[in-house]
Amino acid sequence: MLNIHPSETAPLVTLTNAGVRRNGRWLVRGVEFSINRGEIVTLIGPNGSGKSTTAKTAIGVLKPDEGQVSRLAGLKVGYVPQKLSIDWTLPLTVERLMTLTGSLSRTEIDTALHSTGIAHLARAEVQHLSGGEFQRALLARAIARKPDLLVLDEPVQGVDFSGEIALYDLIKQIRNRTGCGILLISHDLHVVMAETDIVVCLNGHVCCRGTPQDVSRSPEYRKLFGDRAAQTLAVYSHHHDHTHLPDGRVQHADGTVTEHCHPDDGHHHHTEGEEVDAHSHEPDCGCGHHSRLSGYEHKESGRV
Ligand SMILES: Nc1ncnc2c1ncn2[C@@H]1O[C@H](COP(=O)(O)OP(=O)(O)OP(=O)(O)O)[C@@H](O)[C@H]1O
Repeated sequence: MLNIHPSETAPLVTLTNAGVRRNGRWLVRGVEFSINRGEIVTLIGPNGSGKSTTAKTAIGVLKPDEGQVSRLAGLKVGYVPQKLSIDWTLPLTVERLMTLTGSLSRTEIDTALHSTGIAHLARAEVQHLSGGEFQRALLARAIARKPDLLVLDEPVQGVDFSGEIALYDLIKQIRNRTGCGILLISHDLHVVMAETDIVVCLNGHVCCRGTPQDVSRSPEYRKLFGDRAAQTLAVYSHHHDHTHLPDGRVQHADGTVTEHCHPDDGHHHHTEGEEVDAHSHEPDCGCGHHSRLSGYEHKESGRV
């Protein structure tokens, strides 16, 4: 009989109907997903849709105002935030960046820098790094303490297309080598890491979710983006039929405006708890949206 400890199989984090409210406004609401060991979950959504808020709620930086968040006891999290408050006028080397918030042994620093491919930059000034090198330094800092869960808030920001592919390759290697779970936030609404197990699209709530279609098998995609890109990136294709207005209200496809976008706003057709089949075409995602995982033809036709 296999002797598997329950903590090896239990989800690292589970959000159940989680919501965060500030100044009388729900920043996100009704968020549901789990992350298991070795799994990559990607959050996508427009600016201000609650991705960072959701990630911070998942790791306990923010407390949910409704719903539940459960984390495995003793969960170690490596977090790469979207923004760092660093005084860029002060000299700061990569190895000092690694130990700003806690000490690490020489071996831990060297191993982390080596595994992110920047061992040669240990004594380089952070302000002189390229976008891709800086993201690797942040990744090295996050993995040095061997986290169970790695949370990466827009890890490819400021990085060009080939750098993006290289970084996603690196994230995949880290996952494969360490078996950690990864929560990835992407600013790109349509192109995600091909290895992503579940994409969760937020817009103040979960709009739709599913697996990214693995377009890497499509010869047309390979022709468009090249073999290397095809192994690394996949298209998550979907559309929303409502817009979140700057004041927090929601304008629906029929022109009506509601205070929020939730099951009781009269624009929903599903019953609570209904599962969305992300693999089927045109599923009703439960929020008056349609998600469609139809792959590269949208990209090609310019509708992405
Ligand atoms: N502490 C706070 N108090 C009030 N509003 C906040 C707070 N933190 C975030 N917000 C607002 O909540 C909304 C969601 O913010 P969040 O940073 O989670 O979005 P995001 O999807 O990560 O955005 P982006 O893609 O621009 O990084 C935004 O409208 C933001 O202004």
